[in-house]
Amino acid sequence: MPELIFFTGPMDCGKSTLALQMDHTHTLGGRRGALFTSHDRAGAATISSRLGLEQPATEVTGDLDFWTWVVGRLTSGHRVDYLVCDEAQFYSPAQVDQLARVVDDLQLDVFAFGILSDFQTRLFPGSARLVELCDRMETLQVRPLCWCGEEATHNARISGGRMVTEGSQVAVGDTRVEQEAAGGPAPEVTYEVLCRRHHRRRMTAATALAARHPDPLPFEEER
Ligand SMILES: Nc1ncnc2c1ncn2[C@@H]1O[C@H](COP(=O)(O)OP(=O)(O)O)[C@@H](O)[C@H]1O
Ligand SMILES: Cc1cn([C@H]2C[C@H](O)[C@@H](COP(=O)(O)O)O2)c(=O)[nH]c1=O
Repeated sequence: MPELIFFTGPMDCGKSTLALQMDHTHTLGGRRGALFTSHDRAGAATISSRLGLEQPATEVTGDLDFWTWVVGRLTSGHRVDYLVCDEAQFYSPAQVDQLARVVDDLQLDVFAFGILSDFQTRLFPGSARLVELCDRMETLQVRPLCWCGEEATHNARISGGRMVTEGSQVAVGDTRVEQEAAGGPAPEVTYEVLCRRHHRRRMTAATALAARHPDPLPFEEER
């Protein structure tokens, strides 16, 4: 039976890597896939993984209708056996409904990948609809850790060095640790994955470190 599977987990747990692995493995098995993404950090129409893998994909904009797209491909003689849908949190609920119809009425597998909730801990509308409609959800096995060592379950947004709780739902960016590892100028917005306790208390790695090592001022003036 074809399935709509929602692979989820916090930022930086390997979703895009798995998306590209699924495509690679199914392609080797003789199946034909179509790749989709939305607002990937690497730019439009690309699925990119932090492990360095990258593949072109169709950019999912607000006006893309999955049903019409797939029917168009099939009726023009192309073969499509499955869809790989990355950054699915950014899809609209209507687009997720179209994906479910593609599974049920065209008998194609749909593998969707995305984060569940935003920096305010609210479900993305696309992810909420995936939870409602998918045949099954899979939580990825690589579990990123909060700075305290607990499993990280929530995505915090960092701006100006501080965790923020106001702002627009969509702000494309990388996690602070990955951003620092990659070098380059610090962007305005980064993310940090935290356990729920520290997300609630707004305690990031930086604020925890500052609390452990309070500013030693005032210095004794050297003579
Ligand atoms: N240098 C590395 N060596 C091994 N694994 C890495 C390396 N860099 C990143 N990763 C793995 O890649 C994961 C992030 O993959 P990615 O697919 O970009 O995540 P997501 O799409 O969930 O944000 C990290 O959790 C880590 O397991
Ligand atoms: C929490 C949160 C995240 N985003 C953005 C940041 C990234 O560009 C993607 C998640 O990508 P990943 O492959 O899972 O690392 O989502 C956002 O726009 N708003 C948010 O609240």
